[in-house]
Amino acid sequence: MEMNQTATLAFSQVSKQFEQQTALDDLSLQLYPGMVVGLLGQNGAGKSTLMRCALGIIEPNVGEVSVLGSSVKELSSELKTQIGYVPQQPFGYEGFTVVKALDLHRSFYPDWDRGLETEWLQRFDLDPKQQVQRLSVGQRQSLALIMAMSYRPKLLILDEPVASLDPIARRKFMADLFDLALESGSCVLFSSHITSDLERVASHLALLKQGKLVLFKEIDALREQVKLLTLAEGAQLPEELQVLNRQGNKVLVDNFKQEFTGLIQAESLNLEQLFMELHS
Ligand SMILES: Nc1ncnc2c1ncn2[C@@H]1O[C@H](COP(=O)(O)OP(=O)(O)OP(=O)(O)O)[C@@H](O)[C@H]1O
Repeated sequence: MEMNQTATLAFSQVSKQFEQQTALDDLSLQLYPGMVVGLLGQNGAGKSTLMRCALGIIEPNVGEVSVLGSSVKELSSELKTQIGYVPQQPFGYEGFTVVKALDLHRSFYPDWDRGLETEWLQRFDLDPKQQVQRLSVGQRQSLALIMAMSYRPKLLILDEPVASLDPIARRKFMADLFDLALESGSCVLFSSHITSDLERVASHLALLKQGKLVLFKEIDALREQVKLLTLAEGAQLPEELQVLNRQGNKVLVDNFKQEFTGLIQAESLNLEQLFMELHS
């Protein structure tokens, strides 16, 4: 992935302000085909704002967002059909049955994959004859996902896609999401507070804190390079280390490579521990 390819989604020094509130702060990021990027951050960290800027729903105050090589402000209708989005709270189609809602939705997308639609309907155990307004919250979420994925978009943006799914549906969904991305060369950006899901399926982690992107890394590299260090008094941190947080003689760092004088301990962290340490 990456290098000479066009980024599927690129943010360049993007800031977004709502009145007094900075929701995104000088954020730069490039996503490429095949990446499954988990977006993690506390409530209000800026995850939805980042996604909505990526879709052109809201405009940054500063900086540039481009999708598949085009500025998001000037996306052609053809490029728009290459993007799939499931918001936190889907969505309409009241008065329709599941099958009728899908018929209508499908008509907007020339590249719709009927086989994929059928497979996912079965996977989520959705009854095509059911009225949309009678679906449970989780079932609606599943239908929204099918609608966003069945045309194999090049960029799929999911705002907490599994929050309303039960653990079995969630696990299946996350695994399939990864397969779909690999198979179709799609790039997936999803937010979730469920760190174990993120750890299991994401290829990359993007960590937001108060609108800043504090970490963007491959999950495997993260395990190796992000450590909680315990330091002896007066210990000097090597220059290459990037400090993410500090609490007395405990320092959370990125880019850890080797031991150094004054290092007492370097602990590896799982994602949940990392999240807690970053916000302690
Ligand atoms: N339309 C808006 N008007 C004013 N402030 C907003 C608006 N949208 C977002 N904000 C503010 O911007 C900040 C980031 O919000 P955002 O919804 O992006 O966070 P989030 O990380 O998605 O949170 P959550 O995990 O709770 O969904 C918050 O402080 C929020 O109050």
